[in-house]
Amino acid sequence: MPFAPFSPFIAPLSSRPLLRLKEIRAIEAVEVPLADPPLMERAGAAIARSVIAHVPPGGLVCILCGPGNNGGDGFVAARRLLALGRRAVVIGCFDATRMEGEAAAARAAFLSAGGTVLPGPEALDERPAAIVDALFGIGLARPIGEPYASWIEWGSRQTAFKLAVDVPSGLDADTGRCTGPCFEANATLTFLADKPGLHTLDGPDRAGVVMVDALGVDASRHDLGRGRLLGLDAFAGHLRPRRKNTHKGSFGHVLVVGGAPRMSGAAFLAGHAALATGAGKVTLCALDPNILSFSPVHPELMVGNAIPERGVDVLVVGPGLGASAEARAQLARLLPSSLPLVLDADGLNRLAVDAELQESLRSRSIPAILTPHPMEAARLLGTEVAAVQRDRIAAAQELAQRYRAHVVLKGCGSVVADPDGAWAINPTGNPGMASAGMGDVLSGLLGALLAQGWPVPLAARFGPFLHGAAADRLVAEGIGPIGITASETVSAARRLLNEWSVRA
Ligand SMILES: NC(=O)C1=CN([C@@H]2O[C@H](COP(=O)(O)OP(=O)(O)OC[C@H]3O[C@@H](n4cnc5c(N)ncnc54)[C@H](O)[C@@H]3O)[C@@H](O)[C@H]2O)[C@@H](O)CC1
Ligand SMILES: Nc1ncnc2c1ncn2[C@@H]1O[C@H](COP(=O)(O)OP(=O)(O)O)[C@@H](O)[C@H]1O
Ligand SMILES: [K+]
Repeated sequence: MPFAPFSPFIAPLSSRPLLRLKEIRAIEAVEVPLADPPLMERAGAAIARSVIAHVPPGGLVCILCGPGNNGGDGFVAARRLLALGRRAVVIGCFDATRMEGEAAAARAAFLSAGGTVLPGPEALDERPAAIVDALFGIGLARPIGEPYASWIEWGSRQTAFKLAVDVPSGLDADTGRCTGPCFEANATLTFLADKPGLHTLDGPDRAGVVMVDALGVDASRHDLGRGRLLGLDAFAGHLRPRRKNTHKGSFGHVLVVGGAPRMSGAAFLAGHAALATGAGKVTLCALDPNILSFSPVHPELMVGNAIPERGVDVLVVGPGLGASAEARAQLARLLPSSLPLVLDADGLNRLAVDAELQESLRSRSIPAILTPHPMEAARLLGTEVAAVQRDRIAAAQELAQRYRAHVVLKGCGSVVADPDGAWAINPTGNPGMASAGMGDVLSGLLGALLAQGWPVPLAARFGPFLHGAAADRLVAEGIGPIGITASETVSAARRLLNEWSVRA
């Protein structure tokens, strides 16, 4: 389905549970035997409805069916489309004698209804208007080989409406990793509950728009795990208009510590972001002895080389901090503080190699927020980037536990993890944010939220949500994704924060 390059900006409104495979399988184990009509019948009906909503009558719907229950869903959808007067064919060349249970029955019912199963896309004599990928779902057990790999490659490059059933085939539903060839959909219709792999790493590129159909099952009767996909509703209680009778002391004083020689821009960006998203006062303590005592661009920032003796409410440590002995000394001094703390960039790199600093982070009275990108996360875990990215949720949880901190593991679908095991994925943001300085802006923004009294776990979630939504707003306005600058996301975040705070 061709999508307009620029669409009106709408932030994701509702948060929802994200279930890992073991939680989905546990629900299936209880619900499948009880369901009448069977869940596969309901799944097939939901696929047919979605196709009908997107494809004009007359267009050929081509359904790629695999050997398991994902394929079974596809066969049910194909049968129902025929029954509704639509044109549908199945492509599926597996050994049908090895199909079992409901999936085999679904195939048989499709054939008895006069349906056609073709051995491959080359047997088609017209271009399909829709491709439905029902090859593999959550049962994917290994990288996909032939003939399915070629079908996936063929299907992904069609200019048709491309719908993935449950999960794009080849995508790991838990981690968002492509295990080999992987379908690229415009939309994914996922069943029972939403799944984390659709929203992080390769998931967003492969899944397109994610739609959830609970198949009539009340998932809340089951163990939903601890994961959420973030939506604006999660923050409604804290997005309030400001009271009139306030002063700058009401909104907190953020101290940004960083800005070593040649890296002061990082600290200025963080400081500016903190001011623009509502901190009452921001002081910048830079390690560069030659730093100007004020920023001509942002004269409202207080700049110096010293840490104020008193009056600070929140610490943001790390932007442009460098790896000097002085940087280490500042960390040793600030980590034990009882103030809310955001630790980023060089602060994290230094922490990774210093057991004493690690102990002082773990012993803090208020757990800090750590904002590693995958490379920083790998250093903190003593591993490789690839190992972090193999399971971003597990990596974020491991960091949160090991360092007793709230962790924002950045990147496509940032993962937030708390020391108590709860986690979330942020759906906002776009590749325009893959540019220098974005991390510094996020740190400043987190500092501002903490200074305005946001509880630490909620700030750790709203910071990336707001920052990503700001970048998404810029794209919707035709600015980006190519060439969005970190500074531009600051002004966009300010606008959104004001809009959301008035509406709440
Ligand atoms: N269990 C249920 O009753 C329900 C299942 N549903 C659907 O069923 C799917 C899960 O079904 P399954 O557990 O059968 O799993 P799949 O249909 O995802 O795949 C499993 C089958 O594919 C084979 N397989 C796995 N990886 C392969 C590879 N790389 N190459 C070749 N063969 C491979 C397995 O040996 C098995 O036969 C869900 O994603 C969803 O679409 C829905 O209908 C809802 C209810
Ligand atoms: N492709 C992307 N999709 C969504 N968000 C992204 C993407 N690339 C980067 N980001 C976000 O932009 C920010 C970049 O941070 P970071 O890598 O620390 O940048 P820097 O070190 O240049 O300041 C993070 O919040 C990250 O999640
Ligand atoms: K699929």
